[in-house]
Amino acid sequence: MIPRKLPPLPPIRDLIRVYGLSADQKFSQNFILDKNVTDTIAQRAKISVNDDLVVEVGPGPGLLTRSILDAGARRVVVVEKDTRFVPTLEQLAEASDQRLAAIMGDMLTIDHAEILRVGAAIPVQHFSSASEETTPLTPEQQQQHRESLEMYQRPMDPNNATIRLLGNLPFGIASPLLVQWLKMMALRQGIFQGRNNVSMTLMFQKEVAERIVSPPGGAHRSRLSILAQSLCDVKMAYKLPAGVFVPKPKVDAAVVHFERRDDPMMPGSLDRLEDVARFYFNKRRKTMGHNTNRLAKAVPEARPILDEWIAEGNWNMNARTEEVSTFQLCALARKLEQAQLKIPLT
Ligand SMILES: C[S@@+](CC[C@H](N)C(=O)[O-])C[C@H]1O[C@@H](n2cnc3c(N)ncnc32)[C@H](O)[C@@H]1O
Repeated sequence: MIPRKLPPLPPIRDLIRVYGLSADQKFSQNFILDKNVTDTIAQRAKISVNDDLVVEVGPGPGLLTRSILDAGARRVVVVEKDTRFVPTLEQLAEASDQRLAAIMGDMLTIDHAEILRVGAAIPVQHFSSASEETTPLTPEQQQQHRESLEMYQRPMDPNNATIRLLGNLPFGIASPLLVQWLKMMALRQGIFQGRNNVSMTLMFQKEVAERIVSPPGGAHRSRLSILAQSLCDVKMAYKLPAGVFVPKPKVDAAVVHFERRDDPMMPGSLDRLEDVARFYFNKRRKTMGHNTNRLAKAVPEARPILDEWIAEGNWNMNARTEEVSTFQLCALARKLEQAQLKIPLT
C-alpha cells in the first residue's frame, strides 16, 4: 500500500551546486548529505504510513524530506524560508506524486492554520504494487486490502490528526522555536490544536539537546529540561558528530524526540513555569531553601503561598535546584498562577 519509491533525483551534491551552495562559496547553513543519516532521523521520528501529516521545517535541499517520503509518509508539508530551494522542492513534490507540498515562509511567524490547510488538501492516492496486480487475491486478502486502502486514503481531520514535526534548523533559532512550540502545545494552539497528537523530532546543538533531556541531578539540568519535561517524554534519539554536516560546523549535534505526555504537569500556559524555572536556575547550585527565600524577598506577597507549597509537598529544601523534580517546580508554578503572582526577571 505504500506508494512507489521516489524515482532517483540528481545526486544531492549536484543539487547543492545547482543552487549556488558549493563548498567554495560561503555557506550560512550546515546540510546533511548522507542519506543513511537522514533515514535514521526519519526512523527515530517513527514516520509511518499511519501518520496523517508530517511537517518538516527547513528542508533545505531536501535529503531528510526524501527519507520522510521513502518511509511512506502520506502527506508532507515543508516550510522553508530560503527561496533558492523552490526548484528542488518542486522537483521532489512531483517525484513524490504530490505527497509533498512546500510552503515558502518563516516558521517563526507563519500561521499554523496554513500548514494544516495545505496538509489536509494533499490528495492521498494509492499505487498498487506489482505483486497486487499480478497475483489473484483470496477473499480475505481482498477484505484486508480494502481495509488498508480505506485507512490509507482516510481524510485528515485538522483537529484530530497524528502529526510528526521534524526539523534541522539553524542552531540559533532551534531553542526559541522549541519554547514557542511547547507553549503552543500547552495551550493546544496552532498545529497542536484540538485533539491533535503531535510528536516532535528536532535537531539541536549537542549541549542544548543534553539540557533538554537531562534528568534531575544531571549535569545539564536547566530551564529547558523543566519546560520540555513538564509536557513531554523526551529522549535523546540520535547523536551526530559535526563531520556529517557540510560544511562541518564547530559543534556536534543531536536529535531529540518529544512525545506529549498523557498527563502534562502544567495545565494551560507555560509562562509561569518558565518564570519559576528561570528564577531558580539562575542559581542552580544553590539549595531550594536559598532560592525560595530569595523569591520571598523579591515577591513578599508570595511568602504564604511558598510556605503552603513546602508544607503540602514536604519537599527537601536542602536539595540543590538542579536536583529537583520537574513536578516540584510545576507545583509551585501552578500555585503562583492561581494567585496571579508574577516573578520578576532576575
Ligand atoms: C541547517 S539547514 C538544514 C537543511 C536540511 N534540513 C538538512 O538537514 O540538510 C536549515 C534550513 O532551515 C531553513 N530555515 C532557517 N530559518 C528558517 C525559518 N525561520 N523558517 C523556515 N526555514 C528556515 C534554512 O533556509 C535551511 O534550509
